[in-house]
Amino acid sequence: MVVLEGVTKKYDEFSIERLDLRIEKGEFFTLLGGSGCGKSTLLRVISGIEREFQGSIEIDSMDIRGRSTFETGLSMVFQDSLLLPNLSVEDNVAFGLKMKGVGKKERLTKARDALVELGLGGFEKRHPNDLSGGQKQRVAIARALVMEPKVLLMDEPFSALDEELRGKLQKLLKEIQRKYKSTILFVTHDRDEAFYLSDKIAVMDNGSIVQVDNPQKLYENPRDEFVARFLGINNIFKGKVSGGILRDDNFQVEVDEKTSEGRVVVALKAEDMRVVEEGAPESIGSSYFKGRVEDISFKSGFYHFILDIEGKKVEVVQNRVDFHIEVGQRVKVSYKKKNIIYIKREGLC
Ligand SMILES: Nc1ncnc2c1ncn2[C@@H]1O[C@H](COP(=O)(O)OP(=O)(O)OP(=O)(O)O)[C@@H](O)[C@H]1O
Repeated sequence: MVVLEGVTKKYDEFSIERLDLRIEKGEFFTLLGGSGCGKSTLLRVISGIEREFQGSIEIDSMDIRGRSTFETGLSMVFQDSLLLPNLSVEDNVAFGLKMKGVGKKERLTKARDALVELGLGGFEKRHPNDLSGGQKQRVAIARALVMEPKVLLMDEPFSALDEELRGKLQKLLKEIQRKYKSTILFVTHDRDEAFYLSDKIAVMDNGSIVQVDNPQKLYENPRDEFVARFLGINNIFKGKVSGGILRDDNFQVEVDEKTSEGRVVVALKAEDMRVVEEGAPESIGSSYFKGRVEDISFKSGFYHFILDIEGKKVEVVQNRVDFHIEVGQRVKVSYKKKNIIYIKREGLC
């Protein structure tokens, strides 16, 4: 288990302050955030690369301060594979074990097994320069895993790879993590990558952790507008509620009648709404916006609509449309009150 308490790291123009974090054994834990929010800094502090920090970091109850990665039992994989060009693939993988004093036979057996695990059987004698980017990154992962780390730290390991390869390596990593129940602390700015891989995600912004939860709970209950938008929930409505209606200028959303009166912020996911014909009969239990289609695109088997509703842009995603539809057309958008996510019920916003 990894426990961070009150971790503070200050640079001239950026700081992480009093950060607490807990990663369970066998957990795939991801730090997710935009560029410059401090993900890599935090990983470098945990790894021991950044030695100056305040607070405490414990791995399986061992205080990591001042200890080498051999002692703390951590391995790290970076965006760049950082392989030693003069060594063969198997010697690269076995290098850490050699430094640890493991005998030649044992370390080469372990290195070869790790390479097979990563689908690189037969590549043992090659040199890094004779490998593709994806293969190099697999060697880097093998090199980290062969050390049987207590925690594997990964800093955007797939971000330099093309989309198809990234998908393949994500799948491979997930399989290996499940098989060996490895504890992984992964850093990414890619929401889909985080959602696919992680047991738990910490969303970071400006040196702080804004919310930690499993992917589903995070998506169902973003705690603020930043998290909602970061997770791709862009239909956010802010206004004053009275009599079960949220009003923001001309825009109106029907909310739960029990919603307290006053200012609230709510969200509706694009996939929780549906574009229907302007004259379609209204069903009981559904609520409707009226607006105009501003854009239609078709991605990954889904229609993506941008609608203009009383001057507000609303996104809707759905897998089928039962009527002829084109840009500029007036339509209705149906939604259900039960799908409204309440981000902030009262107070200032
Ligand atoms: N050694 C350093 N000295 C001073 N400032 C630094 C140092 N390292 C990082 N920073 C600053 O700290 C902030 C956070 O950087 P960090 O690399 O942790 O962000 P990140 O979330 O990993 O971003 P990215 O995804 O772009 O790598 C940035 O503003 C960066 O300029």
